[in-house]
Amino acid sequence: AGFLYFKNKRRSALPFPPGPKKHPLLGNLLDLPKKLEWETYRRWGKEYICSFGPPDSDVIHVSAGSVNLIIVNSFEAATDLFDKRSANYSSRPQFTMVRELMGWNWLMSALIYGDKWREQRRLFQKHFSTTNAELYQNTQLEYVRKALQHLLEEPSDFMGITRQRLDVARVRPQHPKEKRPFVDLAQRAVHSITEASVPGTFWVDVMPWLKYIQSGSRRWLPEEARVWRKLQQDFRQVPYQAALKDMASGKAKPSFASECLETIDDNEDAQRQREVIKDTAAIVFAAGADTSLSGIHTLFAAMLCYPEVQKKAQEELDRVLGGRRLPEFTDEPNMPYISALVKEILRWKPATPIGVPHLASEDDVYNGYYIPKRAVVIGNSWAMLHDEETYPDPSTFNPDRFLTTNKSTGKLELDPTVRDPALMAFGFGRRMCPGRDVALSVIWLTMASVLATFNITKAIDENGKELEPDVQYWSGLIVHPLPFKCTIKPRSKAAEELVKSGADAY
Ligand code: HEM
Repeated sequence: AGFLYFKNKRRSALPFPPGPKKHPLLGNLLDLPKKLEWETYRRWGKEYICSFGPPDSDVIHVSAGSVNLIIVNSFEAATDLFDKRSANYSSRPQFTMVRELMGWNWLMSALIYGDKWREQRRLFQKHFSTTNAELYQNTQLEYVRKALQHLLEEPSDFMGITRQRLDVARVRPQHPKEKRPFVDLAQRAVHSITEASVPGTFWVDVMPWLKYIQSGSRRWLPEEARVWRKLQQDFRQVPYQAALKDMASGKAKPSFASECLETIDDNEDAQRQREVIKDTAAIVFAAGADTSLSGIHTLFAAMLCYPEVQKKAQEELDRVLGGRRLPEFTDEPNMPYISALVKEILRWKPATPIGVPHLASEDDVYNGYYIPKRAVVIGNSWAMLHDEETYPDPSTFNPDRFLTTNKSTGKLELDPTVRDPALMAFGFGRRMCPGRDVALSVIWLTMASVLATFNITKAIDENGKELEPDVQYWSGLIVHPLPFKCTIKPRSKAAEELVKSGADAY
């Protein structure tokens, strides 16, 4: 077995950050958790401390085969590394399984730090700048108003309803009668990536030469790679080709793809520009659907488990809307409680608890510890969002933690001294999620609209007895609630009418 041994070439006499004891051949490969890894990483941070370091190790070291993993457990260390030293911590790991075997090497979130990434990111940011917000906000209004109507008609399928047609950024227009929504394809594709990306899931990621070995064993060269590769190929082509068809028919509403394609000049670079647009459109679709849905579904879960929070939110909505109209984006500044609710959703059950791993481009030293070149660096957002000093009683869902009463006006407002979870929930540094404004606005509007018009309460069984809430979460790179039961009813006859007229406008 000697050939399995990859000795890390140490260029530094300094120690690695603290961490669990390493096996001489496999490092910590067999210790790596397959579930809720953010909790284990935080526990390791408390267990493995260094005599000259702080009481908790906010940066720990774990090794898996030839790969060094550095886990960053505190916000301060995340700021020091990902922001202040962003030139060194903005690349991505090799992701042999995802990038090479499944073929996602064109996807923005997997690209190494360089020109290809910069070009896609620039195109994305130009399109989704705050000055262009109207483009996606109109789509979001339409999506939410239609979802409300479907909730009225089929409340038990609330998870399916919110999933259907969630195209947060209008990557391409969706036809109402489409049998197999592209969102479905996006979700399957994203699931395949997230399943394959959890550090330690596939040995080929920690021993990349394994990809040359044919074997029936799942963990060596996974069977799934072939099926998942096909999903990747479809995902890259199908939505974009459909957008082109819509544009050619002349009936399409503006979309990310159509708006970008219209700006291309017909010169020799046009074909390459089209490729960049195609790939960027795909990441918008992939990165937006599952993550935003996780937040929306967590809202239903939280309202079911915390009825007093729901009541407070509805009191604020009634005060501003008077029960006479549906929420609009312009209402946001007048609804501090709903803003606090969005923050608490991001904090309580972050959709991406360990974000997307970064890569150290060069050797580095932090607080006396050695961080080697090519180390995979993980920001443990969950640990920061559940830090007891920043957020006391972190496992309780409590939007009030973000609010304070203004001494002169006596009104409730957001407390600027409490750290905004968005600083952690969307990742860090130059790779921080560029879709956060889009995500925050769709989550805000969905929450305000659903709570203004519906009550979410316990499910009732066949004997008329209330069922206690039972919400379990799926653990992966993107976390979301598993299907659960609740009762969703309009708050009043007037609310029902509002829902119907809101949807009629589209
Ligand atoms: C609640 C919803 C969302 C959450 C929690 C979320 C979270 C994240 C996280 C943690 C990352 C990795 C950041 C890092 O490397 O440090 C990321 C990357 C990314 N997100 Fe989001 N995201 C959300 C919604 C969206 C939406 C709606 C879009 C598109 C409109 C989007 C587009 C992207 C893209 C393109 C990247 C890759 C950035 C890069 O590698 O440079 N995300 N997101």
